[in-house]
Amino acid sequence: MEKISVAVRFRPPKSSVDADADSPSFSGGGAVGNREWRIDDSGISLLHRAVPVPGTSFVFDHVFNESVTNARIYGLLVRSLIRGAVDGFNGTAFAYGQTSSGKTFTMNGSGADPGIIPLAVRDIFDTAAEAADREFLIRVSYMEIYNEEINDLLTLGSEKLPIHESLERGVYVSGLREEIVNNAEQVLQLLELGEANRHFGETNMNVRSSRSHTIFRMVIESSAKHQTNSEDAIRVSILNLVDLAGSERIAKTGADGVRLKEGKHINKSLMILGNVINKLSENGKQRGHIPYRDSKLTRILQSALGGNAKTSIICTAAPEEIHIEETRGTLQFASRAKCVSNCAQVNEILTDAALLKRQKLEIEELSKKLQGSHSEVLEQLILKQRNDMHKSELERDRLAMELEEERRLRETLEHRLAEQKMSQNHNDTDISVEQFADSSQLDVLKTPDSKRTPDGFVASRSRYLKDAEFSPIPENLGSVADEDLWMQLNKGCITDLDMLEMTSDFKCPPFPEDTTAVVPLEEPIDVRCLRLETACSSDRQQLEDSKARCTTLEKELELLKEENSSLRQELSKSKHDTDHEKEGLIKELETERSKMEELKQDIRLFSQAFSQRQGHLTSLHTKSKAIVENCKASRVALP
Ligand SMILES: Nc1ncnc2c1ncn2[C@@H]1O[C@H](COP(=O)(O)OP(=O)(O)OP(=O)(O)O)[C@@H](O)[C@H]1O
Repeated sequence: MEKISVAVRFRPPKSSVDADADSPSFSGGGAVGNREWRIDDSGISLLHRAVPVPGTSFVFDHVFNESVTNARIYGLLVRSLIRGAVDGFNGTAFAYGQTSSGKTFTMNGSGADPGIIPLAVRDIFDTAAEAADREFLIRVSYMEIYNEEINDLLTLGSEKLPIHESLERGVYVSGLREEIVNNAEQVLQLLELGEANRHFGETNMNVRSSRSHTIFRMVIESSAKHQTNSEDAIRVSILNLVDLAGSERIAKTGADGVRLKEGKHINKSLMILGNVINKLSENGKQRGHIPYRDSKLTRILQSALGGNAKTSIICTAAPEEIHIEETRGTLQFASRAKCVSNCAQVNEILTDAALLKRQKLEIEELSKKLQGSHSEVLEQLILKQRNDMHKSELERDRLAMELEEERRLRETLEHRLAEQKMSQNHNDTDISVEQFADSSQLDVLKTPDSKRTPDGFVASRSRYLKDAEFSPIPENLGSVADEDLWMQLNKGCITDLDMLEMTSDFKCPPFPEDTTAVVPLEEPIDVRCLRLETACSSDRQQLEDSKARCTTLEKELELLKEENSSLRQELSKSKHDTDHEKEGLIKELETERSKMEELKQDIRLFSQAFSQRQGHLTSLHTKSKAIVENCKASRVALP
């Protein structure tokens, strides 16, 4: 197990990056204001008037200030990945950070300071050339995920590409062009072609903002030049160099129309990435299901996130005071990523194993022909059962969340009922606004932009989260336009994004009119009692409904659990059957082989006997010929 390497890089303040920048967004940038970041070796902390702010100190593998070059970052974080990739280890490096923080600059670089991708490309060919005893086959591809669709950047007018999964290849993008390359120049030309096809757009934050996540991929295959024994292996490794799109606050980017739609997709997929990292950073037992399938990005990068790969993350950040909250979010993401471990292994295909594999395939193909594609059907069955199992797991989680919501709702209602009973007991006193004034303490979950309604009964509203303004959870995750939620996720307010997705389907039953909210002072006591009783009975009814629903959901959950376990059993049985069948076929093959060896041996013995007999016949023939010649001669000698 090996931890992911994580570094943070601050770009130069905007005024020095772009001398023309006069946008008010950056006017308070750098150390001009009260707060600033202080870098201390590999640590970083936020200072307020030169005093560290509690909870804002972080330590990473490296923290770079504005003066660092791409070459230095490459040397410290990526070179080892390249060496590993040439030796057969999968590797992934990606840049993560808010919009306009320097991700593309880090990955692509400039003429004077080439970025990680061009440096890596040259290094791969140089390193491969040093391994004089091996020969290499290198292929490259370049794709982008734009609005949650995959485009091939090396093919003009590419169609949206699907992701497939097979037992042989794992997760792969079907139909992606892979170009065989022989030198760095050829790769850089392909990169240029890809860059021209990539989606960029102008926002208030960045004149050339990446609107998609890009994945530049090199597949490196190598084998020993002179294979001397059957242990020689073919190594195949995949190197991903990823430039993520940046999280953005719509208020700052000013995005609308197409840009807004792009921004929503970008933020959503980054939230999912954050969620995957959060779950991976939890320790083993609590970890549970990792939702790689929630986005194309996490699915494609699955092996880089907690899997068979060496991974480095460069988190880019803006130094300006106005971006402190976003930078803090990035640092929180980075510190969780620091806890994720990968398990990289050399990807070797032993030549013997490859032979055996091919034979297995041939046998499978023959048996398919003979048995009406039996093994293919089994394989598909396994995949289908896996999918079914995954679906039922999701469904089970969803139901569990719904159940939890129902429980919470029931508790709220019970609480409310108790309150109403209490207020009935005190019907000689009117409810005062002051009694509820303290309720603001309950508003811990409100969004940063929420506003208090003046003089309202904040207690009842915030307790039941009736007011949309105070609801921390958006109705539909897809419409999360700015990164408030992303920030909350990073701050740990929301720890489980699945919960958010589940809430989108959940419809909370409408609350009855809050009859306690505004109480006319002159209302007679008996009228008030009647009104409270009505409210009470309606609440009781809701409580009953909620209990009934709770029971139904519990039953459904039980059923799903049973279904899940029977699917698991079926799956393991099918696996067992397939393995058994394969073993049988391999044995048959072995028997056929030994029969063939015996036959060869027979043929050899037969041909030896045949040639002996032939020799014998030849000498007999010679002798007979000599006798005949003698006879002929003696007949001539007679008178
Ligand atoms: N370290 C740096 N040195 C000099 N200029 C930089 C540096 N980092 C970023 N810049 C400049 O800042 C601007 C924004 O950078 P860049 O486009 O790389 O950001 P980004 O994070 O990729 O943004 P987005 O997510 O919107 O695509 C560019 O003009 C870039 O050249």
